[in-house]
Amino acid sequence: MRQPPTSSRNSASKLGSAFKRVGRYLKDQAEEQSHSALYLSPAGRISQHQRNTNWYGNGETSNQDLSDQLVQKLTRVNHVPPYRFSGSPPTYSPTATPLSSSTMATNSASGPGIFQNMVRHQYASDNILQSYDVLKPQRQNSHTNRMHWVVFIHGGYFRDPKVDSTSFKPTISLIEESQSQTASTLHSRISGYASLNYRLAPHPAYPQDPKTTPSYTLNTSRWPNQLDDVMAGLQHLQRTYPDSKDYILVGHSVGATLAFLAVLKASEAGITTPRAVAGVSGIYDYPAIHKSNPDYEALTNNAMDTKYYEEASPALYSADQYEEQWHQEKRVIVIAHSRDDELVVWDQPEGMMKVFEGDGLTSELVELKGKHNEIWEQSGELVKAIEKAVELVVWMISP
Ligand SMILES: N[C@@H](CC(=O)c1ccccc1NC=O)C(=O)O
Repeated sequence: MRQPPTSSRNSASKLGSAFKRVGRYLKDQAEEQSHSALYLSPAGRISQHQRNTNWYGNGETSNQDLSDQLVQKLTRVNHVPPYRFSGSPPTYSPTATPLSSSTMATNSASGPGIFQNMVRHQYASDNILQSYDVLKPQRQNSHTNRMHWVVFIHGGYFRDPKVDSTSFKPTISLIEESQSQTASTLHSRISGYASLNYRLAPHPAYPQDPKTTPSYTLNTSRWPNQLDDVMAGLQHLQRTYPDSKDYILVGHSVGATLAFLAVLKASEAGITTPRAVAGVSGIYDYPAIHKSNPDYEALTNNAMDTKYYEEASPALYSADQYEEQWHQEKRVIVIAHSRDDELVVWDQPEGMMKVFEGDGLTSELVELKGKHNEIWEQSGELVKAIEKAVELVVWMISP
């Protein structure tokens, strides 16, 4: 081998109730906004992305206008073909209620610049976090390169409402706005970015009163909701942007857990597997991390029952199980981690690398610098992991 360089469509009534629910959300939001208390929970504002995202324009629109706009948006995208499973009937059924069309809103809160063209899609209607952001940068020159999407799954131990799809923005900026040669080589290979949200578990520092908190913003999720949401989000993404089936899946921390599990569930969920998975600062083995960090068992248990610990651990599957999904095709695995990570010990990436030792998939361990959250915040370390994955994919697919 060459060595690498270093459910069918919803009923009308379901759609009607989805309309109502999202419509109610927009109304509540407009009312709350007029009292300057947007998304205020007893502990304060509950989510960065909820705070930063203006879902429907300038915030001065009337409730009637909002409902009208929503109806228009949903109607406008109604001609997106409904998702249908092909081949044998699916065994996978998402716990989320799928919408039969997508809700799109411009993320205007980030102001001018590359994020002006970012759009948010709602892939299901139970919770506002069943959404993802997409940015398709305008490219100056038409590249003849084969181009790929980069799809990101955030971390936050399934519960931190301050970590969400917008946590990918610093990395997108670094890739898109840097003038360096490496950056321009990199973005000439990237045709789109998507960043997923998924439902969260409760967080004690951000209590929510179920009596006063709209149900679609309540964080009460438990495993396997998180993984089901990621699968539903990827399904929706691939249906809405067919070229996103050529992608590199990147996950940070528990997002890395979700990224590898998504590969294992791909055929069940009817999604195309990624060309590469990049696990960054990841947790891959819950029983092992409970041994190295006994305090974390409470964190894991906050999001999932004990009986799921093993099946939610990507390092406890065999290379054969991954290859069943990745068939004979050429695939790449990047495990990127920092020895300065104060939250996730080095044993975790090592354990994950062991799975692929001596098998046909290309895997590479990339050593990053910095603390756990510095990796995605501003440091550019996450860019390095993406760079490596792109480099290996380009090498892989070259004749
Ligand atoms: N900020 C999170 C904690 C967190 O994200 C975390 C803590 C320890 C090990 C890994 C973590 N994140 C993984 O997604 C919290 O507030 O619970």
